[in-house]
Amino acid sequence: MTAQRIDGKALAARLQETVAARTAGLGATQGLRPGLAVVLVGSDPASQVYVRSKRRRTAEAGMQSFAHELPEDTGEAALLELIARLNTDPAVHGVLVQLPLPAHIDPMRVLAAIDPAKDVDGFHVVNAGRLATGQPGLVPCTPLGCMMLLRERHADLSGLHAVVLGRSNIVGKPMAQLLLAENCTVTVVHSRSRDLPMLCRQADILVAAVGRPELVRGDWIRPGATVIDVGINRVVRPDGTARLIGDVAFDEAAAVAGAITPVPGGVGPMTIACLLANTLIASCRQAGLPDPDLTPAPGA
Ligand SMILES: Nc1nc2c(c(=O)[nH]1)N[C@@H](CN(C=O)c1ccc(C(=O)N[C@@H](CCC(=O)O)C(=O)O)cc1)CN2
Repeated sequence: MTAQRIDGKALAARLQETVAARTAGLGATQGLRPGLAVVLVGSDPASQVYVRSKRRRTAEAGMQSFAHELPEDTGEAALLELIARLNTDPAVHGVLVQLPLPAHIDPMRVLAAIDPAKDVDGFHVVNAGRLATGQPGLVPCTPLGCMMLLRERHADLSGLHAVVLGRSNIVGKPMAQLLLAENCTVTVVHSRSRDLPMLCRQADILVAAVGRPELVRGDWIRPGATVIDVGINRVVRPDGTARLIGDVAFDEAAAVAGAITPVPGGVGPMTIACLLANTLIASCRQAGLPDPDLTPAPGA
């Protein structure tokens, strides 16, 4: 392997350390304890893993964690009523509804019901619009974490060609906006793009966020490029055991890239650390306080 391994687990731990320190300071100086409400509808196994992790990390950071678990057959109206209550609860500063939702519930309607000031996922159209127009808002956790991972390798992204593979509302589109804001030249490619390998080979920075296991091969990568793998694909081995793999064929890619994030241990942990950061930011803004300095604690 020639590529530098960008350690998301270590960076997430550093960020969480900073968030915990700022949270303690907030409690001591303002008597304010940030609160995060996590809503899970149904019993999707992967969602249960992520929600458990979010709740644990929230408590570890010294924040209040409010768990709401609703049955799979919960009606959209009942979910919207819960969100309305969380929007007005002064102990709750962040609200997130774990995705995906059951098929009978409209996610766009649910996400639109969250108070934008408490939208710590950054999925609300108000926050998406603020990001698109360069205004302060809450930024989606995964793209925010990807930018922090990139800064581990690039002090300045200006003029670099970034290719974002995927155009989802929760990763691809906000990722392109964040890279543009750092003066990258940004290309967004997707399932309808022609000649994906050629387009990806143009990238100094390649962000893979399509949800297709090992789609990106080693020969799709420009030698020395930085690869950020957002994929979280659960695949079952012939012996029946499950494993997590990314959207990038890691071994092939690591032989060509200059730096790469692993799966697991890359973007995933940063998603949760940035959720805590967003919750802290939201609580400060709701209290009329300046945004906290969340520069991750120095590494070893
Ligand atoms: N409301 C939201 N729903 C979903 C989001 C989100 O940001 N907000 N993102 C994904 C899932 N996700 C967070 O919810 C998430 C995925 C993966 C990880 C993570 O730490 N993965 C670990 C491995 C953990 C495992 O064994 O699966 C890793 O990559 O190292 C954290 C959060 C969709 N839904």
